[in-house]
Amino acid sequence: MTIDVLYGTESGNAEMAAEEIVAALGDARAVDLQDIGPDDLDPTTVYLVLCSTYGDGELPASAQPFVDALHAQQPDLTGVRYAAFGLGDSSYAESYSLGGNQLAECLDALGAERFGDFGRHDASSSDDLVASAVAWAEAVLADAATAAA
Ligand SMILES: Cc1cc2nc3c(=O)[nH]c(=O)nc-3n(C[C@H](O)[C@H](O)[C@H](O)COP(=O)(O)O)c2cc1C
Repeated sequence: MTIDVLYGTESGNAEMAAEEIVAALGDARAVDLQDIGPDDLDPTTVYLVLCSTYGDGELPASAQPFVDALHAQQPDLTGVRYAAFGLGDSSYAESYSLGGNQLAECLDALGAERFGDFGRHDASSSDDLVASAVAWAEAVLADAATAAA
């Protein structure tokens, strides 16, 4: 099973978490969303998608071109499987984690299949980002393996 850990980031937290997930899984790669386009999504790959929120509930800079391309190209993503993890800060009460939600809603609307729980990290909490993200990745992949068995 090929695993790509995609990340959309503004200040590097999602990238750091993605790199640590890759280190924990051993056989995966981290890919910045700004370096791929919709055509790169492949039904034979399992995607773990990490995305932060910036501005006032907006996408981070590195995810914006990818989401713009999804809107413009409207690809059929049937068969593409992904799990989502949003990074945010609950002190932004009205816009907590909306960047990750926005990206997931876009993938869902184009036919992609989301698996596992929607992971979250709240920068206002005492939770460790890397520990939370690695635990989430291991849990969603275990769920996916059980479902496939
Ligand atoms: C200027 C600024 C705006 C932010 N806006 C939001 C927001 O609207 N909603 C939210 O949940 N988090 C918001 N955050 C928190 C970030 O999403 C959080 O710190 C995250 O860990 C950043 O991840 P990144 O470094 O991968 O971009 C904001 C942070 C900054 C610095």
